[in-house]
Amino acid sequence: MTLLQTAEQIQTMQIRGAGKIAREAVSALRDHAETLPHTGDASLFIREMEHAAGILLATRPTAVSLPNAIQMVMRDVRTARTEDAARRILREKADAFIWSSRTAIDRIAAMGANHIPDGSVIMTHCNSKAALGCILEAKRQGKDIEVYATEVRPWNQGRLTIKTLNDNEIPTTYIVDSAVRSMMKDVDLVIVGADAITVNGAVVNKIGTSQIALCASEARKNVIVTAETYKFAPRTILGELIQIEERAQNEVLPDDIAAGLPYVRVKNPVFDVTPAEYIDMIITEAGALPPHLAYTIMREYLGWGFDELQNQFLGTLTGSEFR
Ligand SMILES: O=C(COP(=O)(O)O)[C@H](O)[C@H](O)COP(=O)(O)O
Repeated sequence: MTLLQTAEQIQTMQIRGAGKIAREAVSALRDHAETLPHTGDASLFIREMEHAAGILLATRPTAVSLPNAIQMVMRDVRTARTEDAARRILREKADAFIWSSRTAIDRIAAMGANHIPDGSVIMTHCNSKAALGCILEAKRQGKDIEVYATEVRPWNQGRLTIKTLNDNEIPTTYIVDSAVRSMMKDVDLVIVGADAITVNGAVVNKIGTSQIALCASEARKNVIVTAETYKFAPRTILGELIQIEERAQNEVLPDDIAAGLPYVRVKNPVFDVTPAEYIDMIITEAGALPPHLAYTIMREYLGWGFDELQNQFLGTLTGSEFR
């Protein structure tokens, strides 16, 4: 698959989910480098790769895993002295990212399963590899669990989730998104993934997550967020906001129906923000932490503290390469 095809598949959501988007983008960058002719000119190679990275970054705006992964791969490529070195660094960093991303999900699954007591009824939303990893690991450990999975309008990612749960013989109840509050009384805990986590511990995830967290809080049920560290958004330290993707109206209301309703407009934001106070714990590969320790992950794990960000970026923010 070419880089442009990968970009198109991310944009049209054939490739979706924050972790997978990051891994596929990085592997597209790595493969794209192989298609570029060897010229001996490092700066030409780096320029071509920056252009390719820009195409991938423009696909979807919210999942911070995408710019973070590209930054992790491109950071040292930018300062390489020779073309050969740039190519080698790019290959090594890309492979390392993909490997560590997969390892992170395994570690999160192992830690998350420890927080799922035997006999639990879990609610999940959307289709998160990290969240499902915890549920599948709990099942693998022999725990007797049940899942409530939401439909996730308008893209119905819930169908992917119930297929995985069914394939793993986990008793599952499929509900429409608006049934969440009614059903919360039957649930013990909520487990979801994340597209981005801000410095104040707010979690950006599929639209509807914040309503679920609110209902869970009202019913005094725990909300666990599962997120690899590359989903934390260092630039929020400098006050940058996470952009919430709005997709086409006709994903919600078909054009032929909309055409007959001239006074109706459709809004289709596909992510929302859950404030930290509705989240009990964020499970990362670096450990399980309360949301207000998000800054620690950015500084200790991703290596971006306030000073580093100020020196590196203030005045040069382009808005995309490291949200
Ligand atoms: O909101 C979504 C996917 O949204 P979309 O379907 O619009 O991409 C997922 O919960 C997160 O991306 C985490 O997924 P993962 O844990 O797999 O990274």
